[in-house]
Amino acid sequence: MIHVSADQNLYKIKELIPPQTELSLYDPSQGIPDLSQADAMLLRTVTHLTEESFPNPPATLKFIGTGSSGTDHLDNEHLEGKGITLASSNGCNARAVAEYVMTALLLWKEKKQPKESFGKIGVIGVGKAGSAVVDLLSNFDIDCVLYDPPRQQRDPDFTPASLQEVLDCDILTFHAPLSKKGPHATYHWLDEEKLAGKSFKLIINAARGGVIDELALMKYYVEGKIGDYILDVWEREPDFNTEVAKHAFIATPHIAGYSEQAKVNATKMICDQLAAFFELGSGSADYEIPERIEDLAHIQYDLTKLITRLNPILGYDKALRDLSDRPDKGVLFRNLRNEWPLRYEYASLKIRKELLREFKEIHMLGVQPI
Ligand SMILES: O=C(O)[C@H](O)[C@H](O)COP(=O)(O)O
Repeated sequence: MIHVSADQNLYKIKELIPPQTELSLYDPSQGIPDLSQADAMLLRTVTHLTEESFPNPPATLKFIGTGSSGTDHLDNEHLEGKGITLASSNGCNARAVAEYVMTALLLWKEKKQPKESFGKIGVIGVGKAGSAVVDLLSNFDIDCVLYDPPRQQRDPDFTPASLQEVLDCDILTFHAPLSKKGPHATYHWLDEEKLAGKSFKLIINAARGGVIDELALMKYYVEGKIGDYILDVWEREPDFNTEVAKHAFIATPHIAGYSEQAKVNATKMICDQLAAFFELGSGSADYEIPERIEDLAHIQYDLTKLITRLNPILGYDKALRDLSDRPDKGVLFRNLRNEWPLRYEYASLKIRKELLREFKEIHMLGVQPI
């Protein structure tokens, strides 16, 4: 029997864990659990395993899987040096993140420039999430400028724009991993130096806090040199800077990738890799996401109201702002992420066809007719 210690908030872990395992759940707010009996650990981004926090992994621990696309909470070199195999759920939430970005863009345009086009959008980081963003933007005929130097090195078919071209865009959206070392370090990639002399209409960060220098971002906004910014991620999560949040057009608690579909994908992907690593024969257990139909017949809608019914982005925004004066806002930020029901991706939602005819944007987001 393989002993697996897993974060209690890994979505549907009890349903998806391969049957040939013994599962124990831990509460990540209590720190790194006792792993002395564990062969494998399944975690989320809230548990940071570094040389300082986790200097001596038990010898029995052979596999660590993170149910996330990002892996900046894991010190690969240290953990692999201890003989541990690492796995992630890279791409699990690409569609969810793309839908967050497009939703935020539509809400912003409705309020700030309903009659104008978006202009050029620079996508920084064109991995799984960035590519899904580009796909969805192309449904809306939006002109994208792609920037990803590490991808350029490993993918001969990828032709990126120059730094200058991307910095000349009207809007930037970030999908690069956070890294502090190496030739492609992204820490504070957008800083005062790159912001100087530019006049972006909007900047969106749904990647990792720290990829943008958020204090520089706020300063440029307050000075009127940036039109708006939208942040889903923060430099000191689970804490967040109240002033930075106050000035944001939309501020959410790191939930861009929080859809039912993405979270099931994440848990499935690491369970499958765990099963393959320990040669368990079969992968994750079966789990079907039920269909969801939204009955939206009796209200007068505009686009913002309709989006608000289908996607909780503005609800999260309000809930985050309500935490601003609370001394325990970090704990409450974490609770918001753990306790709110997951949204359904648009492509898994159905609404009346009359509404889709009236609001073509909702159809372009992927919602299907009943
Ligand atoms: O890296 C990812 O997949 C996303 O940032 C995701 O939202 C992280 O989710 P968490 O592990 O914090 O629940």
